[in-house]
Amino acid sequence: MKDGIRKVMLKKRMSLEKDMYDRYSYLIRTNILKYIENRKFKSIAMYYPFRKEVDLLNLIDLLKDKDILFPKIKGKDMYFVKISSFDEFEKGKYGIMEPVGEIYNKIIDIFLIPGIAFDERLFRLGYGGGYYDRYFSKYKKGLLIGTAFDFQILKDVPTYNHDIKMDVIITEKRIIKGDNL
Ligand SMILES: Nc1nc2c(c(=O)[nH]1)N(C=O)[C@@H](CNc1ccc(C(=O)N[C@@H](CCC(=O)O)C(=O)O)cc1)CN2
Ligand SMILES: Nc1ncnc2c1ncn2[C@@H]1O[C@H](COP(=O)(O)OP(=O)(O)OP(=O)(O)O)[C@@H](O)[C@H]1O
Repeated sequence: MKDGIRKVMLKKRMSLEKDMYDRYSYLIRTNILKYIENRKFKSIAMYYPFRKEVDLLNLIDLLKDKDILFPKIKGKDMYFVKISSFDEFEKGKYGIMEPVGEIYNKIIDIFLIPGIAFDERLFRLGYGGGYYDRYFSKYKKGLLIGTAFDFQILKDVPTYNHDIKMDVIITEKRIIKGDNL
């Protein structure tokens, strides 16, 4: 059930042209900054864009006073590592760039989370590894912000009981919030 949608949606995202990709990513970064500017937080997790996920890397320079974390996978587990420059990455599993360094063991306040698709109920469909679902079943959630191009938002994505829900989804066009925000 999930696999068919994954395939179609991934293909759609991969076919996004570079100028649109850059333009939308820029708009999404701007919307994220606006959304978080009045919040108190010390740490924020993001991700290294892979297969045309929304590119948030520019935020590194704009959030210099925060701890910025990137995910790293080890077997079935995912953990986060703090980085302070672009030199601190190496190619990891699946060809995704991963941070070099020790696991961050403080509380992570905000998570910027990529996905293949999201829905208006705030559920997320990922690559199928279950990494974020497993991570959040173990660790404190923080504010979960799903990041996506607007075409990635569907009416419903198929869900399982273990699937985590975002608190908010930010696209180039809109901000979708849950009832609790
Ligand atoms: N940029 C980024 N980094 C991230 C994630 C992410 O979604 N985006 N992850 C969030 O989870 C973790 C990586 N998760 C991944 C899970 C599966 C596949 C993948 O390529 N799966 C294959 C199928 C593999 C199989 O079924 O054996 C595929 O899609 O072809 C890639 C990354 C950690 N880092
Ligand atoms: N909390 C959990 N405990 C144990 N296994 C889990 C948990 N969450 C997910 N899984 C397992 O992970 C696998 C993938 O789950 P799912 O298809 O929901 O991934 P996804 O959210 O799309 O992927 P990802 O998080 O990697 O981007 C499933 O086989 C599922 O059983």
